[in-house]
Amino acid sequence: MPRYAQIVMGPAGSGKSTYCATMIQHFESLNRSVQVVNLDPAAEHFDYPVMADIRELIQVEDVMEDQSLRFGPNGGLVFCMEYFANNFDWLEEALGHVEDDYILFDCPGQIELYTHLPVMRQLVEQLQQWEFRVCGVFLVDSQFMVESFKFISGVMAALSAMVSLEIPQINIMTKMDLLSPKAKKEIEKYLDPDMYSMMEDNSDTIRSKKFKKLTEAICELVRRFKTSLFQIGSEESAQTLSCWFDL
Ligand SMILES: Nc1nc2c(ncn2[C@@H]2O[C@H](COP(=O)(O)OP(=O)(O)OP(=O)(O)O)[C@@H](O)[C@H]2O)c(=O)[nH]1
Repeated sequence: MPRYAQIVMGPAGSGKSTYCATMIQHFESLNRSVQVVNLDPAAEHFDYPVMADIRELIQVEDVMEDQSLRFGPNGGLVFCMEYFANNFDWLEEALGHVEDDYILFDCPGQIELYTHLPVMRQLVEQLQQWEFRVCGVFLVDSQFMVESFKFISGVMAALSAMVSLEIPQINIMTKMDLLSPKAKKEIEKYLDPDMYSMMEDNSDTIRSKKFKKLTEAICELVRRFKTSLFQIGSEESAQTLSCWFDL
């Protein structure tokens, strides 16, 4: 029997831990079991029980205190994640060999982990070797997506994770309850967005001609990327992308 994993990603404070806590409640109401693994070596507290916690292996605080390393918080986190990647046997032991498991991996918010550092991809590959079916869940705070250029920036961050991890991915806008009624109405169009009309709507916000040109160029790039995903047969990824960005 395969096991299932969600890699829960997104910028700091986007709602990853809240998502995991909510999923636990949701699974409980369905009478199904789900477990959470904390992969943030700098986490302070969370409102759910964890089956494994990376802080048992390594903590950012300890790394920062090491006088021979002299890392700050971000360098310390990268060091911890690389140490984790070199010690996957710790995770294997913590996960055990129960079949039909459903596990959420609550990840750190540093975007570099999903853009150019290899550790998250190594984690995905390792989980796949252990017969997990893995999908990505990328969260972005909806308050930062009400204007079109911010939306595009969120899309680019999600896209970086999709490109580097190569797994099916669901992108989620969080904290919708904090939006004003006007912003809620505004954001509805992002659920089925037509980029070019969005840019027309926001032509007052984007004053600089150069910035507008750059935004258009990025949109064109995303559109081409989506087309090439379909061409190379990665339909799942292309469809995920089109959920957010129907070009
Ligand atoms: N109103 C509201 N608040 C939310 C929601 N999701 C998260 N929050 C709040 O946003 C803050 C950050 O949420 P977390 O779940 O800790 O975010 P995170 O992505 O795990 O944060 P880091 O681990 O620091 O990267 C907390 O105060 C949450 O209570 C939401 O849907 N609605």
